[in-house]
Amino acid sequence: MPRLLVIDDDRSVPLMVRRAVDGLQIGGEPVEVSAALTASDGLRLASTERPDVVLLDLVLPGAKGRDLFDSLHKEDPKRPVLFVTAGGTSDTAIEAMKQGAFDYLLKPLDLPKLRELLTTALESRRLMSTKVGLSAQAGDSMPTDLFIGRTESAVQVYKSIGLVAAQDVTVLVRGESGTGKELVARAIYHHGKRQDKPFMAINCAAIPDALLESELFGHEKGAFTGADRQRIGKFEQCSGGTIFLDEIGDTTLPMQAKMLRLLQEQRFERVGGNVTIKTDVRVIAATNRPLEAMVDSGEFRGDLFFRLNEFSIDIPPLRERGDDVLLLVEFFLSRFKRELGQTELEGIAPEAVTYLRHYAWPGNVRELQSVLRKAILHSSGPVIVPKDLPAEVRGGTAEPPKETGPPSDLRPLLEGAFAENSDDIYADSLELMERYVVTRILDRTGGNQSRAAKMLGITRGSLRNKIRGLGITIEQVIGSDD
Ligand SMILES: Nc1ncnc2c1ncn2[C@@H]1O[C@H](COP(=O)(O)OP(=O)(O)OP(=O)(O)O)[C@@H](O)[C@H]1O
Repeated sequence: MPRLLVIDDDRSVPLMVRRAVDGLQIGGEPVEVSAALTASDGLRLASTERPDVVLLDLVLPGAKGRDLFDSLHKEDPKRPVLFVTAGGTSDTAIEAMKQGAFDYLLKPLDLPKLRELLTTALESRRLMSTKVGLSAQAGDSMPTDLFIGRTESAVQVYKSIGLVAAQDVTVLVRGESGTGKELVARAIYHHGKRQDKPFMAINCAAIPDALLESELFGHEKGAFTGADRQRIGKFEQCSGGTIFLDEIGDTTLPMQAKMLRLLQEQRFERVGGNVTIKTDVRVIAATNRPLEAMVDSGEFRGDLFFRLNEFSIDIPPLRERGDDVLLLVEFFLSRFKRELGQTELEGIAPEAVTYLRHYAWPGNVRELQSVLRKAILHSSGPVIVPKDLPAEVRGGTAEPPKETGPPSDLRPLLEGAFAENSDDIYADSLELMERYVVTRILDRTGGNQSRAAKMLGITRGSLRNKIRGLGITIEQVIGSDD
């Protein structure tokens, strides 16, 4: 569970923090808040509880906030520390940010801003501390995100990560939205030389350009209207660490020029400043845009593209990853079963699997996750059946799974038999009934024959004979066992 420690002698601050994180989920878990009123208690709790983020008041009786920050930072240089400071006295906070503090807030605290900053800090901590394992190499005690995939294209991605991680060079990760670019960036970080230093992720498309510039490079007081104090940017704050620039194809040309200089010289100036600052960051960039075509049309700088493209990793879309879809379904099914507390869930019926396998997944793995999560929540029984899947997934398959006629087919069967003067009506009707019942039960149990036999009240052997005799084919069944 993500933990947050508040060190402040003002008792109203922890109360406000608890309100700010109320209902917040980080990596699917709620946030736990503890509080210390003094510096010594704060240090003690920091080392016993190992919080993921610390919110620290700069002015504490009998202690210097800056010294406290130094101790906290030394103990865990990757742990985000947010400062709370009374208006006007932010110099210490700015100095601390140069040393790697995460950000600072002014008193009186503003609840939405507090929630936003705490979320970013907790999320950032999660990205740094949740290792990314490749394929099936989980097993150490650290929390692990897994990059799932066994097909040739996935193996190619693993090889590229392995090749480039330790080299400390810039990497460009390419792929459609939701294919796992951030996961790959984190895998590079976790397998690289800078894994003991911070990892910061910035989505360049989510921040307006003017703000992005000061977010990355910082600004001086008075640099523009509203710049009422100096700001330290991520490239300065994250010196020694790794920065993940997501959606780099969405930046403007002036921004690209500044990034190119940073990549070439590791130097920059804050917005409105003339002091050149030296840094040491590893950049991992990602995009889903066609950068070559953008270079041709003048939307993206060719020199920046060549600099970024020295080493690139292409992640193919999910629809080109064959049976990896099924592996991912299995993986997420057991994860969501656990996270959503759906202990009754047994698996997915073969027909539903067929739909999932044939759908084109325009939103890639992210869409697959969301479809499965919703299907689990919508399913009324222990097995996910086609009706639990959204219409677009059911509509997308080239060959819709065959439906076995319900017993209402009995009427045409009987009428046909009367017309033909059949003398085998009893056997034909029973076969229709049997086929319907056996298929429905197998569907319900996700193809699990033991459970189906139990529900039908017959032995496994006679169920097997019936399946064979009726010519019922059981396609792939995906279970949800952890
Ligand atoms: N191969 C994979 N194995 C397991 N989980 C995956 C895999 N690929 C992606 N995911 C999961 O899918 C979700 C989306 O992945 P991610 O955010 O890395 O995609 P992205 O390509 O960076 O997307 P965007 O371009 O929209 O930012 C994440 O929750 C990620 O953990």
